[in-house]
Amino acid sequence: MTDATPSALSPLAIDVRGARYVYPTGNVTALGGVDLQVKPGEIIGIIGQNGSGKTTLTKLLNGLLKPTAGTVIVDGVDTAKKSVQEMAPHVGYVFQNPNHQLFARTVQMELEFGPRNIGLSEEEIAVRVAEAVEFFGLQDYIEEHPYRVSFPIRKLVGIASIVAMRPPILILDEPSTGQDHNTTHVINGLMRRLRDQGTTVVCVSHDMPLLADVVERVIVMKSTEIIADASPREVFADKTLMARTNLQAPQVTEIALQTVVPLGGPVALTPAELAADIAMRTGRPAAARTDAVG
Ligand SMILES: Nc1ncnc2c1ncn2[C@@H]1O[C@H](COP(=O)(O)OP(=O)(O)OP(=O)(O)O)[C@@H](O)[C@H]1O
Repeated sequence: MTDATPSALSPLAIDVRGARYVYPTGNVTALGGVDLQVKPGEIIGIIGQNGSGKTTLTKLLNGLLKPTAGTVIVDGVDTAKKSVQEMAPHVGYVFQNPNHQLFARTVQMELEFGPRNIGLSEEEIAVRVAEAVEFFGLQDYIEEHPYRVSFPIRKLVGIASIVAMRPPILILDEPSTGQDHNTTHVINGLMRRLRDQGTTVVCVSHDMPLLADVVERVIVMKSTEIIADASPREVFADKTLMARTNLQAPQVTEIALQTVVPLGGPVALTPAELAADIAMRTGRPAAARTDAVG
């Protein structure tokens, strides 16, 4: 049988219907019947307490886990019928812990592996690797063993090795966890670039400022279910929802909710938005941020 084209099974990038997952070990229900539709080019964030089912949901998306019930169609392909290897050209998956992902002897070999694995020519592999090295700032590490570089750099290598395949759908599990200021900056820039390129991105994260800055839709999970699906502004301004899930909105949003919102002002998601609102009220221009990502 030939591969289904995206339009054959679903025109959506991700089309999850009634997906349940029960881990055989201990018979743990990690997903209790989830529906999720994501259009091509959408950038979504998934948030939720520990153990709410976020990672399990994303592992269903790249075929690492197969649904116990329901269907998971990604890039038009039914993941239940494909191996992880067969899903690789359709969906890239960046593990939360790069130690679960990296295995090559050098950073260069790690970056080459994915593009070679999906059958690209040696010339194209060289282009992809050079681009990844440049974007992620890995010039000083290409000959290093991936386990001999610092954790933040190793994490960037893990992300770069998947991005180098240019999958139409990219899943990032906690990309900014364990990162320093510089590498967080790179990840923020990456999300913006992926958005400009039209890549569909699913980002599981506890990093609310990152999500507030770059995603257009936030999925909230609690106890194996999706309990909210809305814009970051709606989700982060919803104090009841945040309290119910034990999550905290970005500090900027919390400040806006306590100060300018009661006066009829907007809910700020980023420092730049709050600064602009304060500047408008005081009549003083906001100072330019020095750490803004272009
Ligand atoms: N390999 C496994 N075997 C058995 N149960 C598991 C396994 N992995 C996860 N679980 C359980 O499945 C449920 C959902 O876990 P999952 O890792 O998907 O949640 P999560 O929201 O990603 O959590 P975290 O934020 O801590 O990564 C939890 O009850 C967890 O203990």
